[in-house]
Amino acid sequence: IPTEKREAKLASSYDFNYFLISSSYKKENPVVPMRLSVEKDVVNLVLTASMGVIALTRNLHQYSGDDSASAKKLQSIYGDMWETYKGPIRTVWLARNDLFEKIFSPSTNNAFLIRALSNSGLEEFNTTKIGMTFNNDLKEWSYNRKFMSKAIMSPNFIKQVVEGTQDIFEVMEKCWQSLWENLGNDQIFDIHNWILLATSESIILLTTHKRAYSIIDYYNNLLPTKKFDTPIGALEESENYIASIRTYIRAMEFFFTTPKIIRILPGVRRYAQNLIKNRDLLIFPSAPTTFRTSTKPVEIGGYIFPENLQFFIYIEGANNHPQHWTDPDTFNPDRFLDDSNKVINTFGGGLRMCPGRNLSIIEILSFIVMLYRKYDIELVDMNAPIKYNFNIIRQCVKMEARIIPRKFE
Ligand code: HEM
Repeated sequence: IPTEKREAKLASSYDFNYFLISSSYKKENPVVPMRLSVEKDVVNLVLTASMGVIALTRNLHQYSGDDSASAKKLQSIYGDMWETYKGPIRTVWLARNDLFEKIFSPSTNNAFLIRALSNSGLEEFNTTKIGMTFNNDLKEWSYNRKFMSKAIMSPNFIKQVVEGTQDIFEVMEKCWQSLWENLGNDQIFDIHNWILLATSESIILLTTHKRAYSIIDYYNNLLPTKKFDTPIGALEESENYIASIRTYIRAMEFFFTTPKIIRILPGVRRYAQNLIKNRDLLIFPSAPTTFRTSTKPVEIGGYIFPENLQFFIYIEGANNHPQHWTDPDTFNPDRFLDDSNKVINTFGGGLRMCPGRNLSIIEILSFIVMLYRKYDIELVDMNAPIKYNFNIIRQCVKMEARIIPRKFE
C-alpha cells in the first residue's frame, strides 16, 4: 500500500472503535469493532454511556501506569510497532533497534531533538525551558548538556566517583557489621534500599560536595539502641532529601501525563501543589526517559508519520529481541564475548542520549567489585518477581536478601 494511503487508513481506523490497538498494525486476525445501540433498557443505556466515555478516553482506562509491562504485553500481541491513545494523545510505540535508527541518529538535522511537546502540566511544573530532560529550548538544552557532559567526563571527576563510592561502601559495611553483631548473622536486608541510599549518596557527594549519611540515618532507624553519630558537616535530613529526589521523578511523570481537568480536582490539586513544593526543595536532578517527539513528518517502518507526534521507544523490548540475541531472556554475560559489536540502547541514543552513562557504568562496576570481593548475596526468594514502581523510570521497591561474608582460606 502506498505510504500516504496507509497513513489515511491508520487515522480513520481509530475514529469509531475503542479497542486497545488499531487493527492496521495487528499481525493477524484484525479486531472487529463492537457496536452498541442506545435502547430503553437502563442497563444498556449505562453500558452504552460507559462505552462512550471509553471511546473518548480511548486507551486511557486500560493504562495501568506501568509502561514497561504494557509494552511487553503489547509487543507480544502486535509485534514491534503499534500505537495507543491516552485520551486525544496519540503515541506510536517502537520496539526494535532498526526502528529507532532515525530517532537515535546523531545528526543535528534529526527530527527528534525534542522529547515531548510542551503541555499545560509540564508548563505548570516549569520544566520545558530549564534543565535537560523536558527542555524544549534547544539552545538552553545544548548549553546545559555540554556543561554537564564536560563536568562529569573529566578524569578528576571519575577519580572522585570511584573514591566516593569506596568511602560510602565502607560506611555501609560498618552498619552491616553492627547489625550482624547485635541482631545475628541471619539478618535479612532490603538490599534495594541499601544500594539506593549508597548510589544516591554518591550522586549527592558529587553534585554538592557534601556527605549525606543517609545510610547511617537508615541504620539508626533499624537499630535505635546502637546509633552511630552523623558526622559534622553532613547534609541534614539526608533521607528526606533522597526521598525528595524520587518524588521529583514521580512529579515529572504526573505533570507530563495528567490532563488539566484532572489536576484541578480538589484532592488531586493538593497533591499537585505538594509535588511543586517538593520541586522547590531541590537542585535540578536528572530523570532518564525513553520517548521523543517528531518535529517533522517522518517515515518509520514503512509508515509516514506527521510532525508533533509522540514516539515511545521501548528499549527493553529491543534489547531483549529474539531477532537480535539468541535466548534473550537467559542471563548469559558470555554472549557479549561473541557479539560484542551488537547495538544495546540501554542509555538511549543520538544527541539526547543519557549523559550520565559513563558515570553510571563506573559506579555500578565499582560497587559490584566492592560487594562481591567480600560478600555473597543470597535472595530470600529466588523465584519471587521483582517488586517495582514505574514512573518514567522503573524503580525496584524491595529486594530481600542475606548478605554473607565470604570465607577466605
Ligand atoms: C543505569 C543508569 C542510567 C540509565 C539506564 C539511564 C538511561 C537513560 C535513558 C534511556 C535516557 C533517554 C535517552 C534518549 O532519549 O535517547 C536518559 C536520559 C538522561 N539521563 Fe540517564 N540513565 C542512567 C543514569 C543517569 C545518571 C547517573 C545521570 C546523571 C548524572 C543521568 C542523566 C540523564 C539526563 C540529564 C538525561 C536527559 C538527557 C537529554 O534530554 O538531553 N542518567 N538516561
